[in-house]
Amino acid sequence: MSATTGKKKGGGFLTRQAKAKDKAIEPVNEEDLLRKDVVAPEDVLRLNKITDKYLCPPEANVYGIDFTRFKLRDMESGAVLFEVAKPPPAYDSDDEAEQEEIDPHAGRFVRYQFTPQFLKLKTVGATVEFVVGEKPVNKFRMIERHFFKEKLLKSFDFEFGFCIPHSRNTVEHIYEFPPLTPDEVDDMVQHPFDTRSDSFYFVEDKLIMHNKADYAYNGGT
Ligand SMILES: CCCCCCCCCCCCCC(=O)O
Repeated sequence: MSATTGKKKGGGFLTRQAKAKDKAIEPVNEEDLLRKDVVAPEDVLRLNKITDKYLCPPEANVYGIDFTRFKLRDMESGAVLFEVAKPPPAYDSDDEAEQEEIDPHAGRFVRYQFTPQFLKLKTVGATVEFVVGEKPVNKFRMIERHFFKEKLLKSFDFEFGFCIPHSRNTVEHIYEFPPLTPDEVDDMVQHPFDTRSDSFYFVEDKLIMHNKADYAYNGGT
């Protein structure tokens, strides 16, 4: 059967393609995703605003994935823009238990304060070091969605691949900045922390971690 015949009969191939495309961009509500047993990559790609809540509990990270170092560098100049390493674990387990009681989301939110020049950058490299627990980690993937107010600036999709049990891994992902108009840049500088991101981490297409960040671009040089 030719492609033309297929298209004519019952709506055929082209209609199915169009339907799949429509479905892919159909927005989804955060509350609907909170009701799901498994949140998948295609679910979070349909969110059209920043989340209010976390779409999985900290316990969903059954792989013991722990981020131990994070560095941002400007790919053009090589300048290091931000760097943080996780301090070694506290040995006073009582204090740690108390801390978790106070804030169950500790470590899931980061606030970044950059200068306005940050928004002029074209590409930033993010080096992440992380350890994994006793299970092998397959198809480790991060989808990170950046919003300013109600607008999606860009959705990044990075693969970490396969990680062997008890390994320490380092990977650098390249962020290509979205085009921003001078008015948008001004608006973002004038409205600190209205730029936000959701970082969704998947193993074998199942959400296992959800971290959040917000950003100010009004810092001094
Ligand atoms: C204005 C949109 C810029 C998008 C690129 C931002 C590059 C830096 C991303 C840092 C993301 C860190 C996320 C986190 O700590 O959870």
